[in-house]
Amino acid sequence: MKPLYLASGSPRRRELLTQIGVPFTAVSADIDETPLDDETPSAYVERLARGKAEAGRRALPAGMDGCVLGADTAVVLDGRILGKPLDQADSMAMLLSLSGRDHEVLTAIAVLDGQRCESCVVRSRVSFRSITEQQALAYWNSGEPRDKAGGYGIQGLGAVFVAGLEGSYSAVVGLPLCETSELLGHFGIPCWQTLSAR
Ligand SMILES: Cc1cn([C@H]2C[C@H](O)[C@@H](COP(=O)(O)OP(=O)(O)OP(=O)(O)O)O2)c(=O)[nH]c1=O
Repeated sequence: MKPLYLASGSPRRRELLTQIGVPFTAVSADIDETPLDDETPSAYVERLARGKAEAGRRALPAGMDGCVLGADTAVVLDGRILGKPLDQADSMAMLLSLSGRDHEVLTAIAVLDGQRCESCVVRSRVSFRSITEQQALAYWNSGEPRDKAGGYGIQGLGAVFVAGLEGSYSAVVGLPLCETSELLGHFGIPCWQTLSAR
C-alpha cells in the first residue's frame, strides 16, 4: 500500500482521518485561498482541495512518494462564501446572518499520486435556529469561531445552533468520511481492510 499524506493543518481533518483507521502523515499545504472572479462556491472548494493536495505533494521530502489528500470546506449563504471570521464584528455578523435560516456547507476532497488527481464535492444543508446578538457575542468569546469556515463548529459548542442537518456530518466538520474512503480505495488505500485487520 502506498503511504498516505494529509495536506492539512486542520486538527479536525487529522481526527476524522484517524477515525477511519487509515495510517497517514500530515504535511503542511499553505495556499492562497482567494476566490477567482465569477468562481462558483463548488468550483472554488474543488480548486482549493486540489491545490492543497498539490502543495502537499511538493512539500514531501525528496525521494518520498505516495498519495496526498487535500480538502476544503466553505459555508455558503445565498450563493456567497462565508470564510473564517476576521474579528469579533465579522464573526457576529456572520452568525447573525445564518440565524433562523438554512445554509449550505460544501466540502471538496482531492487525492493525487504522481499520475493522476481525483476529486469530488460534498454538499450538505444545515438549518440554524434563531440566534440573539448576546449569544453571538458569547459564542465569539468562547474562542471557537476563529478558525472555522462560517464562524461555527458543529462538533463543538456551535451544535446548539444546529436545528437540522441534511447531508454529511463529517463533511461539515471538514472531511466527508464516506467519500474519502471511496476515493482512497481508487488509489489502492483500503479503509475497510485496515479496520478488519485490527
Ligand atoms: C462549518 C465548520 C467548519 N469547520 C472547520 C473545518 C476546517 O478546518 C475549517 C474550514 O477551513 P479550510 O480552509 O477548509 O481548512 P483549514 O484552513 O482549517 O485547514 P487546511 O486548509 O490546512 O486543511 O472550518 C469545523 O471545524 N466545523 C464546522 O462545523
